[in-house]
Amino acid sequence: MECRILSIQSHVVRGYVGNKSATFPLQVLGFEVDSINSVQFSNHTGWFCLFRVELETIFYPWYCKDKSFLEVVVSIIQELKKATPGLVYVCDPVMGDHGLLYVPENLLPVYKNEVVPLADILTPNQFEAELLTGRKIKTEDDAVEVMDLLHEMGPDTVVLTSTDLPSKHGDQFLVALGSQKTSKVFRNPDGTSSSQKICMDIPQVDAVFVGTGDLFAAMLLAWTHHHPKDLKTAFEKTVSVMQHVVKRTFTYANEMAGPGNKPSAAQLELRMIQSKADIENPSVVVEAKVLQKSSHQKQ
Ligand SMILES: Nc1ncnc2c1ncn2[C@@H]1O[C@H](COP(=O)(O)OP(=O)(O)O)[C@@H](O)[C@H]1O
Ligand SMILES: Cc1ncc(COP(=O)(O)O)c(C=O)c1O
Ligand SMILES: [Mg+2]
Ligand code: NA
Repeated sequence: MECRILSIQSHVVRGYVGNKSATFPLQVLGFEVDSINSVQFSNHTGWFCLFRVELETIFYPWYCKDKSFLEVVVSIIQELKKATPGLVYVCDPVMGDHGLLYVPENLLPVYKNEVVPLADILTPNQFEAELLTGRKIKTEDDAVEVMDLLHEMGPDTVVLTSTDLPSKHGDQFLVALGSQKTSKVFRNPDGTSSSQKICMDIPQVDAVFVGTGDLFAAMLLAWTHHHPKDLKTAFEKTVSVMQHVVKRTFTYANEMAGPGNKPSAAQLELRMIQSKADIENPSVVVEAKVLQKSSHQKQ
């Protein structure tokens, strides 16, 4: 069956974030992609200069911007869900990272009360998950608890795309976690949750990439479509694509920068087209660990 995706994200003229980071890889995987560009920039905000390409009547500070825009998105999703039973809404609640909020504060209640309840798949980073639940994540058990709280807000699948949790393999790894509800009755009588929880230590590349969160959400949508009841496999394929793309990008950026020089934001733009074969058929280079039930008991 032909599968169609509506992607509502920012557009950049040069480089890969938002829709530029999602459309090509989804098309490569055979999805029809309709895109709405929420805003149009010359390049992403990590570059030295940035131009807004058009001027709307309402000023949007950034990509997910102002309350009225988010509310328009909410009504689009409500309408589409009514018209299309089985529609899957992936929400990457882009609000900030590492303690820094980069959208107006009045967006938080809209995300909490309107957007997240509609989401089938949610992909916050640690900071965003903490904002949405009001809980800090300091341990793996905290992360499990936060993912359960997020399930209770709506989505059946939750992935913490990056956290600051220490990896057992050392500081060259970043930790991501996922949780998928395995039954409609989420809480067992003993208070534990009926969900599969997984954890992954991701080999970290020594650079800051932009557009990776957007690519992650797109690939998770594609691979959960193919493995709807197997988050472990979908997660491994998603992160494997990420590994191929960031490693290729890092090698290229260093070659361009020359020995001893740090690559620029422009040199670190994702090598998306060059990664076509890896996107189409990712060799699995990372393994997710299934967390034991005992590690996610409700306190
Ligand atoms: N420096 C990096 N090294 C390796 N993988 C990375 C790196 N940066 C991002 N990624 C990949 O991108 C994914 C999304 O991370 P990130 O871009 O920080 O988005 P978010 O802030 O939404 O978590 C990670 O799960 C990882 O797979
Ligand atoms: C226009 C725009 N969209 C999206 C992003 C988000 O990128 P990421 O996928 O790394 O979260 C950025 C980050 O700078 C951006 O400038
Ligand atoms: Mg991040
Ligand atoms: Na994310």
